[in-house]
Amino acid sequence: MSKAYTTEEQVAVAAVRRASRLTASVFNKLVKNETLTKGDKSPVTVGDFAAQAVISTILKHAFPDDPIVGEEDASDLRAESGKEMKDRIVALANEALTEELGLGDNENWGIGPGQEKTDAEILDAIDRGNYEGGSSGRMWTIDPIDGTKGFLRGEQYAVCVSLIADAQVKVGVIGCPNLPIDPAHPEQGTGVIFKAVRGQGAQQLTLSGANPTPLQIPPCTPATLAFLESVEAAHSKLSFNERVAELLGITRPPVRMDSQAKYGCLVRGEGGAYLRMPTGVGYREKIWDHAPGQILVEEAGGIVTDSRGEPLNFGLGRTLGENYGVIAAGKDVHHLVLGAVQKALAEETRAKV
Ligand SMILES: Nc1ncnc2c1ncn2[C@@H]1O[C@H](COP(=O)(O)O)[C@@H](OP(=O)(O)O)[C@H]1O
Ligand SMILES: [Mg+2]
Ligand SMILES: [Mg+2]
Ligand SMILES: [Mg+2]
Repeated sequence: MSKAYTTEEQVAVAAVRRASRLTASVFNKLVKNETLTKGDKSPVTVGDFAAQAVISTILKHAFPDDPIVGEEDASDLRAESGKEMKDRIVALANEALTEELGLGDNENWGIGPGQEKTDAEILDAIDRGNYEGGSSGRMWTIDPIDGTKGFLRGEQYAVCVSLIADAQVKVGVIGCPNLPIDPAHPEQGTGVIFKAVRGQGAQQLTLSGANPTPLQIPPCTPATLAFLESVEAAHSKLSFNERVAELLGITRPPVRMDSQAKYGCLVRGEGGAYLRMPTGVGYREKIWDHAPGQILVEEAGGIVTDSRGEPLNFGLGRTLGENYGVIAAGKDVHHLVLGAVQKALAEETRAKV
């Protein structure tokens, strides 16, 4: 019997690879008027839009019936004021889509020389990410640039795609153009793809698809653990992590990095646990910010829950509506971190009374 999700994995890797190369080249050319501020005050760049267009176009050609939950939408680009940005995005997306076919690519996925798309096709591809999500059937998630703030700083960011079926993540692919291939050998350069398929394990590849290496979270104890956490204090309550570290007797300083590169570093054994607690009430985590990371960690032998020990629920729409916080770690430390998180939460409740 052939393995499940083989084509989905190949398509997702091909899409992430093209979009990752696009974002890396955009960064070097990004000019001031190529970033917008969205309604929630967060930034979005021509790189985010163009990368979502590329991934969505490839998914549409390969799996025309699958809906997509994508972070971005094209409404700002359809306005007269967005014309200049739209022209740039169409050019960037077409440049990436028409690159020569590489290892594992297939021209039926709408890619390769001569496969230029019209402005309307590019805008529609971005807007195909408007699916509301749900608990049944297949859907893809796209976060074209996760960690846009890290991207703008020239630090870590990730191009993230997942396939979810009946609320369970089946395939996850995370491209990290700025992450060292091997942190012990910086001379090897940067650019990594992490991928996982349910029941088939997790692997790291270089951005060009070379050196597939199986990933298994190495053993860890509080003595060797360092929390992986956000750079942005608005995204995660960093003081809470400090208290949890204290309760566990952790002495290593936290490793701060933007995006789902944190999940990738966790499975490579850099850190030991990813802890993300809400900074206030009201914000709900987005499914595209965690679906690829969740399957990557689980397939590398780890556990992902919220702060109550509940699994992340990807079947409630575009957000993880019922979950509160995220704890990802290897099997040997997850329960320790969870216990300390609950203790710290209880302390906070007592302090409020
Ligand atoms: N108040 C908030 N709390 C938690 N996450 C938030 C947030 N505001 C934005 N985010 C999310 O945090 C993501 C980045 O995570 P990190 O801090 O780990 O780098 C953002 O992804 P994008 O950059 O794709 O918009 C965004 O979805
Ligand atoms: Mg964003
Ligand atoms: Mg994101
Ligand atoms: Mg994003």
